[in-house]
Amino acid sequence: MSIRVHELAKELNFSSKEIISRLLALGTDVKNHLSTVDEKDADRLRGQMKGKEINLDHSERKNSEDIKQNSSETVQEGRTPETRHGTEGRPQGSRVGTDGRTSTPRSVSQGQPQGSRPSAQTNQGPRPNTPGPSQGARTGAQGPRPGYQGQPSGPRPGYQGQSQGPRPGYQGQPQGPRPGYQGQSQGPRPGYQGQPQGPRPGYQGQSQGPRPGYQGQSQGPRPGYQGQSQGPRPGYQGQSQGPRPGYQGQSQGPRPGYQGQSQGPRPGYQGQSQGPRPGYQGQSQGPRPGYQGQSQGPRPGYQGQSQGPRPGYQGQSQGSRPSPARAGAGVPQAPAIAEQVKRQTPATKKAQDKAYERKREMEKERENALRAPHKRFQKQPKKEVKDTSPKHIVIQESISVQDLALKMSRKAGELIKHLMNLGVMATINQELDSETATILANEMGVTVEIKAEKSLAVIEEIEDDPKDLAFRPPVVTVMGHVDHGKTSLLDAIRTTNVTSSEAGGITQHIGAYQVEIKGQKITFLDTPGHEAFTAMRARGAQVTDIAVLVVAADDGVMPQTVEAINHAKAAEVPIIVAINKIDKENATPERVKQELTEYGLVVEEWGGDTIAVPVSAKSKVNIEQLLEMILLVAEVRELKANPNRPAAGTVIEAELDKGKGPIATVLVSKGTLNVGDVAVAGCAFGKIRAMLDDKGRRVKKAGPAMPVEIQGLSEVPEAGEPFSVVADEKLARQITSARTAVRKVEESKRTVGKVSLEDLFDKIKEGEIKELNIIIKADVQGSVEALRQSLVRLSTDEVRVNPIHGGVGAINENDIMLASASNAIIIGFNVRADSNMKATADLEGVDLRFYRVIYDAIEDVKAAMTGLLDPTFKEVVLGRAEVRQVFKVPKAGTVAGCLVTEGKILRSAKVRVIRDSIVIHEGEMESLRRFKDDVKEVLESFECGIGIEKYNDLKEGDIIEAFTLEEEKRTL
Ligand SMILES: Nc1nc2c(ncn2[C@@H]2O[C@H](COP(=O)(O)OP(=O)(O)OP(=O)(O)O)[C@@H](O)[C@H]2O)c(=O)[nH]1
Repeated sequence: MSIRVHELAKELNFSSKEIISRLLALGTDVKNHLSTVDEKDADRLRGQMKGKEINLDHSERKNSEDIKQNSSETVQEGRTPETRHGTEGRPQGSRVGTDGRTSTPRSVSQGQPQGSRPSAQTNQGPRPNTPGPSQGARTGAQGPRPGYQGQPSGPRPGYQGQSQGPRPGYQGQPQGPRPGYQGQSQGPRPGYQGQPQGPRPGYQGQSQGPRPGYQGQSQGPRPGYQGQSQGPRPGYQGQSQGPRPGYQGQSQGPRPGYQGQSQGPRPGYQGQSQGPRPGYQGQSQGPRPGYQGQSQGPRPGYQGQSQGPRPGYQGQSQGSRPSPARAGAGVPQAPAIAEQVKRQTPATKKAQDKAYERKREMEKERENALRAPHKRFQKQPKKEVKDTSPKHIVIQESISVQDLALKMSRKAGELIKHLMNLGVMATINQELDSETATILANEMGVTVEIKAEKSLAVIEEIEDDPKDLAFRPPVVTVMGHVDHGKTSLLDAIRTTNVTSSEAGGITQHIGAYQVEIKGQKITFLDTPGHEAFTAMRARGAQVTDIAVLVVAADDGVMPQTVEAINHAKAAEVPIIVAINKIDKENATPERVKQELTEYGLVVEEWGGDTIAVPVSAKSKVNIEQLLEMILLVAEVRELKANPNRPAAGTVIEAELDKGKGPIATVLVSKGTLNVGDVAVAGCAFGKIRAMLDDKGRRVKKAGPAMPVEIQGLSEVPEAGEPFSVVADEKLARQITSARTAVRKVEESKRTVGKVSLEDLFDKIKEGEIKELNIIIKADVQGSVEALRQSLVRLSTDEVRVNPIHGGVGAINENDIMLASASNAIIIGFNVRADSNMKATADLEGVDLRFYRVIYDAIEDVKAAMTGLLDPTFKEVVLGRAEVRQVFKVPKAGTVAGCLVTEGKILRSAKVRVIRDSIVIHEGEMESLRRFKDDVKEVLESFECGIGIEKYNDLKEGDIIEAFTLEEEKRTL
């Protein structure tokens, strides 16, 4: 059976011309519409034309199905529509409009491959062992490869490129290049098991399908895609979704080594997108719908999770960068990137950047505007305050609350609060002792170091190297009883060594002088008596090396002789006895020696160690022998000093000279004093303008033990004050101002540390007192001795009672100075001290005690030593009442009706009854009433009733004196 062309055209609803051309293409020889076509050829054409219709329908349906399928897959499998890598599902090849190459699935595919369509130049049909339906091999197209079991669709009509069909082993349903495809398409590769979809209609670029080893689902470029798309590369095993409809840019799929999930550009994307790079193994989400910019996916070496630009994004996005620390760093980028960069014109890039920045700014502004109204209500994130307060501070012995707060970088209020918790109520200016400050600071987490600041007032002692020390002259003080010849002896000594040339020049008297004997010098303090000696000792200055005790051979040991002995002993100064006036006829030196033994001074010839030299000041007998003895003692004492250092010494005397200003005689004890030196003496300081020696001669320097008068001090220092040479006047000024500041404090503390019977026990307990020094003054010597012996017997293992001086007569200033210098108490037996002496004793902090019974004195000292000293009580008279009437009250006894004449009568007071100025009774009050009421007190001019406990012998006219006993310090 045959059919004419026009009938066939009518049947198939095509033009005759179309049918003719198609028939010709099928190899049927037709010339015009009247030509006949046998049934076989007609069927072929019918099949073809119907196939086209079906194919076209199918293609369209497929597209919509793809979209549906993709979206459903997205929901079901959590996949989003983009180019994926590492997939094991269906790969979709290039879509309509593809112009390039597409790699179709290879062997192991088991799907339904669609072979190349008409117009395909190279098409290989289904391979052997392909069990599924195949639409035959087209010209130039390679069909499904051996092992293919699916239904491959060959290259589609309009296909002009090279298409490689599914490779052997392919089992999926590959769709080959679609109509309009003009590029090269490579079908699924061997090992592929998914469903790749080839390039779709409209695709004109180059598309590389899944590579060998690919096992996932890959969706190729979608309709509308006109760029270059590189599909998943070898090694890819994930899911990859290719560019979506509307995509017109360049898309590079996942690179070799990629094993994660990658979502390619979304619909609406028109930019350039570079997929994950080699080495990438994580999950990468490409640009989202609405994205129109440039997107560069994760870079080589990236192994993490990367999310590309989100919907609405239109700018340029650079994905994760390679990190040198990450795997794959340094892996070169595919040439596609360079190509892509080349294609991107600077103008486009700039425009895109600007657009992106503008959009970002607008978004920021909008966000800020939205946030702004709520800003003030928003809780500001609490700023973490870095604690910069110190954890360790250094304080001195006391510090005010304010200063401590400053040091701790805390608020004073905070400290006060802590102090309150510690039970200390303090104000901001309150001084805290170091102990309290330490506890407080520790409580607040701060450690404290107490560093007593070196007071400028005290000049530090310079320790001399023993090898620098050299012998120095001894300093001698002459002491003795009145008129025993002290002054005469000093004069004799001075004149003994004065040469004739010097004789006329001896006009100067500076309080001290030096003599030279046998090439050795001796310094004498030219102040007879012990006033200066003790005064200087009381100030802590010990300048005397040797004491010369002058005892008149015709008078013997006298009270002041004893005083002198005791002073010297207290100062631990060796004594040389000068038995004077031996020229006198009634001189009895042996008796003097005898008497001295009573005071512990045994002369050498009697087996003792006291040197006694019989002299005559008047006749200048044995003066040199005395001096030699002094040198001998000095030699034994090895008196040495370093002459090569800044000078230091003691002020011997000082006065204000009308012409010279303040002048002071100083005794250099160490170092060498030079004119021009800056010296500090007590609170005075100044540059030494001039120096005079003991003979009034100007000198430029003064070595150890040399007395000199200095000029240039700012004020007159006190005798006994130390002096020192300092570096400069600035330092000198600082030192003296510091000394002036502490002087008041020292004066107020002057009595502190002095012993008294009240605190004797405490001081003994603290180990502060090992020896109780006592000065005994009595009306007669017998009492002195009796007391001395009784007190010495009170000595215990802990403390020794040491009567350092005993004498007859009133307590004088010397006694007080000695007590002050020796930290002694003074016991006066049947003697008194005048008010001046009491004041001096108070000033010096010396405890004065007066007794009329020896037993009381001994008991007091004993009690003080054992801590059992009873407090003394002072009677305080409160008032007086005169008895006006006496009542006999049954059960209550006698009650006196009284008028308070003086002061007041207290119920709690003690009372005494005085009749005719004689105290007839002392006792307790039993009752005090006003009318019928008991009262606590009755004031002057009021009447009251007074009952006395256990005393009823009251008479009119008696005086009832009310008094109390108040405890007081026992100072008298
Ligand atoms: N015969 C004699 N008389 C002397 C001697 N020494 C001193 N005198 C005399 O004793 C008297 C007192 O001498 P001073 O030197 O004043 O005695 P003093 O100890 O300094 O006296 P005060 O300063 O009052 O303590 C004077 O009249 C001296 O002349 C001496 O060696 N022989």
